[in-house]
Amino acid sequence: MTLTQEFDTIAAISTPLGEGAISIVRLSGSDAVKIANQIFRGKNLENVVSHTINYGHIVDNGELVDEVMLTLMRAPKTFTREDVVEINTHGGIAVTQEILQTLLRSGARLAEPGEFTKRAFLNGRIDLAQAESVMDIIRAKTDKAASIAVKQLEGSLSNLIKDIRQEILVSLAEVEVNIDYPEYDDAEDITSSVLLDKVKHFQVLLSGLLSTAKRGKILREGLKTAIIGRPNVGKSSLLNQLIREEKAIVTDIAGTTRDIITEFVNIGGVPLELIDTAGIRETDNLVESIGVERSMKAMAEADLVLLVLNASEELTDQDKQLIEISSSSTRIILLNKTDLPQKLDEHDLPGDFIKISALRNENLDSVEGAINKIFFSGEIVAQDATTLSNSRHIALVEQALQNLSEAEDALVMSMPVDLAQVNVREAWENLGEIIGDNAPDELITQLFTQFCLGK
Ligand SMILES: Nc1nc2c(c(=O)[nH]1)N(C=O)[C@@H](CNc1ccc(C(=O)N[C@@H](CCC(=O)O)C(=O)O)cc1)CN2
Ligand SMILES: Nc1nc2c(ncn2[C@@H]2O[C@H](COP(=O)(O)OP(=O)(O)OP(=O)(O)O)[C@@H](O)[C@H]2O)c(=O)[nH]1
Ligand SMILES: [Mg+2]
Repeated sequence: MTLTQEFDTIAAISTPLGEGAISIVRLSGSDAVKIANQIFRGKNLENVVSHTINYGHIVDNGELVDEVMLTLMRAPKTFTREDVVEINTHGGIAVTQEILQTLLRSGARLAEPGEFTKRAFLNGRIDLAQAESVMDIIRAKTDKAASIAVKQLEGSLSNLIKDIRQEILVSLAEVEVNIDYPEYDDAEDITSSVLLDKVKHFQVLLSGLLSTAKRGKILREGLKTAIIGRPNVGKSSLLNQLIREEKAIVTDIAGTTRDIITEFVNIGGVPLELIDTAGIRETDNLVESIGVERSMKAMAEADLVLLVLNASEELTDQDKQLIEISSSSTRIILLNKTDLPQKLDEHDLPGDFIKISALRNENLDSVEGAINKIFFSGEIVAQDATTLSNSRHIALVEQALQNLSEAEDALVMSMPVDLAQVNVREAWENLGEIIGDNAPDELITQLFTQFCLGK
């Protein structure tokens, strides 16, 4: 990437196309004001005070395009740290597109997805973890997920990582000094034991952070929940009740659901990715057997399994198999169709179960309660605790912990202290990658291309 390419003036529509009453076309770069001035009829933008909104019209070759409000923000106090112009149009696809096209003809380049935020990062206004949180805010499916992302944008995670890295750096410097100027014969021993104490301290800090990851990741990505059970037990009916919509087809014909249906639902702050599967049974039908295979896979990949049994029938061998297969998963057993006379013997069930009627929407709040209990079980999470939620960050903290454990081993085994130093330094580097310190170009490109256009 060359410098001129990187810092030319970019333009994009920053609002959903044609869906709002007002749309924003955004421009950023050193020519933003000049380019906007060419197509704006109103005040001369070159003379306008920064951070003001200005009434006027957009014209293209003398042709009136729209009546607009134009916000002008000069560098450096802007989203990108560059000159930014935002044109607020009347919305609608045609007018908004026309304004963007006019800007492109006047010298702006169409922004790549995430390029405005990328510039905020490249120009040093935010670090990588903060930039990533921008996308998390947009994608957040629950208020809790959004709150984690907003805190991350404010720098909660970045500051924590920076503090730990600083402490690591100080420790490394101390070791360096002791090695270079050994005052006593046993300087190396003392250095080793001091460094070991520090390494243990860093392990505690990072383990604490990592302990928030499971919850954070689920809040960010959703709890994968597979609904499994024999054909016709009421899996799709359960899905429909939980999402309060008739999404999955329900019939009294066994084998109605042939493929996986996925829906998101917010259950008391826990985002569930609910997966309705084909009823599991031995089958000769090819299409159905592929569906069954997928169901088994969905169960294997799920964070939570809802196993549905039919209370109005005796437990079958198939049910017993499913109880067995799902026993190693986090599981809730649901006895459905309890509105009918019960034939299933509860003594045949292993442990707890919840009786429901998906048809009559009975006792589904108990299911929601049980899901919440599993998710928040024993967890007392301070409201302001920094939560690790992004897989990339989690992996890097895990790597840093691995580095520290290698350092610990080396020190415990009385190996030369510089070996442990190398590991501690690697931990420092891995943590740095979270905030984009020395992050490889490919990583940065790849992260920002996941953004939406205009962000
Ligand atoms: N119209 C509009 N709304 C928007 C955005 C935008 O770009 N345009 N944002 C974009 O996603 C978000 C707001 N984020 C922003 C973050 C920083 C700065 C900014 O100018 N920061 C400067 C100055 C801060 C100050 O004046 O104190 C800085 O940090 O130096 C602006 C917007 C949400 N709403
Ligand atoms: N009486 C009663 N019938 C129910 C209940 N839940 C579901 N049913 C009925 O059972 C039949 C099968 O329901 P589905 O939700 O399609 O069952 P499924 O498990 O998704 O079935 P497959 O997709 O074929 O595996 C339908 O006729 C439903 O109306 C319930 O709680 N009580
Ligand atoms: Mg079904």
